[in-house]
Amino acid sequence: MTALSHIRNFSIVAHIDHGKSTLADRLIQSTNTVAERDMKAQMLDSMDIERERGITIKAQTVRINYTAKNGEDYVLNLIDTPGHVDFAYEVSRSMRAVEGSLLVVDSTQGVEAQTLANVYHAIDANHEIVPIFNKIDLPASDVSRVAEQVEDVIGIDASGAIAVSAKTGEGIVETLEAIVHQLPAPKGDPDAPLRAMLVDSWYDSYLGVIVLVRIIDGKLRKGEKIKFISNGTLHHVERIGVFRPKMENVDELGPGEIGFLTASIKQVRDTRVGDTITHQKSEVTPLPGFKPAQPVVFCGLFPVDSALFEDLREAIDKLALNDASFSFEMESSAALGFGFRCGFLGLLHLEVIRDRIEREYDIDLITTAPSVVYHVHMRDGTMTELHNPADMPDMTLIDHIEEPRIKATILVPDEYLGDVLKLCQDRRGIQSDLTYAGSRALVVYDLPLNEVVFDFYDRLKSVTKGYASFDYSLMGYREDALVKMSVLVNDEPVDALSMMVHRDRAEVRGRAMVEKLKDLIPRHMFKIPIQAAIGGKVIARETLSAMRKDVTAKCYGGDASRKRKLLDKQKAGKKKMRQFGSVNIPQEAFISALKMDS
Ligand SMILES: Nc1nc2c(ncn2[C@@H]2O[C@H](COP(=O)(O)OP(=O)(O)OP(=O)(O)O)[C@@H](O)[C@H]2O)c(=O)[nH]1
Repeated sequence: MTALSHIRNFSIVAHIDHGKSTLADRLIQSTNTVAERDMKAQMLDSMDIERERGITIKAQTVRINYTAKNGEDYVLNLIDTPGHVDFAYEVSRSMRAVEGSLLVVDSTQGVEAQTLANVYHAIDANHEIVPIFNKIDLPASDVSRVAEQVEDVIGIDASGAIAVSAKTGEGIVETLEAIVHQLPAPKGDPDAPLRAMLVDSWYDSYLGVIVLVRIIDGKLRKGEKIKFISNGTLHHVERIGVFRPKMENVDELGPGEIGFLTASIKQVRDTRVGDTITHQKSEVTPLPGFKPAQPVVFCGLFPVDSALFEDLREAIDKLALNDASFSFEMESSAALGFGFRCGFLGLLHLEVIRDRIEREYDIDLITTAPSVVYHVHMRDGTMTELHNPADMPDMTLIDHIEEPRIKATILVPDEYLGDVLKLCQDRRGIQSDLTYAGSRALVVYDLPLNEVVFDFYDRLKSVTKGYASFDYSLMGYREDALVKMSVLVNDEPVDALSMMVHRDRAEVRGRAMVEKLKDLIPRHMFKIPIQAAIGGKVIARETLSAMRKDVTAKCYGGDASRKRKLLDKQKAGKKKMRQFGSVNIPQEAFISALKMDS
C-alpha cells in the first residue's frame, strides 16, 4: 500500500491524433515501467482494430513508478480514456476515478472540438489540469498561439503548460514532475470500511470478467467477500493486482489506488459501471452512481448468407460479453430473413462492432438503415419507444412523435464556415452559437440526431476538406412532423429500407432513394417499378426497364471453358443478392441506398 501523499492519479484528454497514446507510451518507457524489448509502439491501444484505425476505444490503465527530482518515490496511475464522441460516457466515468488530467494539444493544430468536449468532462470532475503542448519537434509548431487558444476558448490557465515532443522525448521529465507537483494527491481513509468505485470491466477468456477499481476508503485484499451495492450480489475475490501495463498481482489495494480484481464473474453485464463495492458485511453510503450507457442508434444486422445465422448469434453473444453498452435482440424480416436488431452508443460504435463481426468472425453482413429511438405518443395517452421504423404503429393511432436532438459543437477554419452552416441548415439544424477563436469559428447547433446518423460526419469532412472537428452530446426529445417512408420494389415493401423522415424532407429523400436504387438494382427480364411511399401515398417513382442479361453473348463460337467461367461468376454474384419477390437486390444496393448525399 502506498501512502496517499505519494500517489497521483490522472488521465490524458486530447483530440484524436494529438498524441495521447504516444505520450502515454513515452511516460511508460521513460520510467522503465516496461522492459525495452517488450515496448511495442502504443502499448495502450491493445485491440487490433484500434491500432489500425488509430483510435482508442476501451479505457486502459497503467501504474508507473517514478522517482522525482526531490528524491521521493511516487506511484502514478494513468487511466487512458477513449477519444471519440460515441464514448463520451466512458470518458466521464473514468474521469471520476482520478484527480487530474493532462490536456494534450497538438501545437501544430490547436484546440479541436473533442479537446473541448473532453476537457469539459475533466472540469466537471473537478480536475486539476496541466496543459501539454505536443509535437514541438515539428516546424509548424506554435506554442504561444496554442497557449492563447487554451486560455481564450477553454478558459484555463496555460502558464504552467509544458512544451513536449512525445516523439523525441523532449519535455517528458517536466511532464512527470508536473504530475507530481501540480496534480493533487488523492484523499481517503485507510481505516474506514471499504468503498471502491467500479470504473470499468471487461471479459478475458482466461480470467473471466476483470473489474477495474479505484479504492476510495478502506482496503481490499485477496480472498475477501465483497458486495456490489447496486444489486447486492456477493463475490469472492480471487485476485487483485495492478497494470504495469501487464497484470501483476498484489496482496492489497489501499485508498487512492487503482487496480483490478477478479471474482469468477461470468458476464460484463453482471457488473455495473459506477457501482460501489464494499465488504460483504459492511454498510456504506454508495458513491454518487453513474447511469448505465443507453444505446442511441439502432440497426439490423443480417448475415448475407442466411445459413450463417447461428454463427452470427455466436459472434454477437461473444462481443456482448465484453461490451455492456451493446444491446441486441433477434429480429426477422420478410426480406432479409433472421438477424438481430442491435443498439449502439453511436455510429462509430456500430462500425466497430460490424467490422469485428465481419473480420474476426468472417461473416458478411447486411446492415439496415440506422435509426434513432423515437418516442411515439399514441392517442390513448401511452408512449412507446420505436427502435425500428418497421414496427411503426398505424398512423391513425398516433398523436405525435418526438425525436432525439443533439448539441453539436463544430470548430472550423473561417473559409469553410459557409458550407458548414449550409450543411447544418439542410439537416434541420438550429444555430445556437457562433464565436471566433483566432481564424476559426466555433459553431454550436441544435440538430436532430436522425439527420446526423447517416452521413453527417462524412459530409462535414468532405465540405471542409477534413479541417472541421465535431463533437456532440444528447440534449433530449422534441416533437416534430415525422413520418415513416417505405420503399417498394416491384410493389413489394422492402422493410430494411424503410426509414423515419421529416415530412418536409420526405419527397427529396424519397426521390434520391428511388433514383439510387434504379442505378443499383440490376435489370431483370421484366419491368420493375421502384417507389417511395408514405402510408399509401406514393411520393416518388422510377421504373427499371427490362433487359435480358446474357453474359455469354460475347463468347462467340465454342469456347466452353470461358463460357462456364462466366456463368460461375454470375452465380457467385447472385449469391450476394437478396431475393425480393421476384427481384434480386445486390447487397451493395442497401448500403449505398442508405448513404444519402444532400
Ligand atoms: N512529430 C511528432 N509526431 C507525433 C508526436 N506525438 C505523436 N505524434 C504522431 O501523431 C500521430 C497521432 O498520435 P497518437 O499518439 O496515436 O494520437 P492519439 O491522440 O493517441 O490518438 P487516438 O488514440 O486516436 O486518440 C501518430 O502518427 C504519432 O506518431 C510528436 O511529439 N511529434
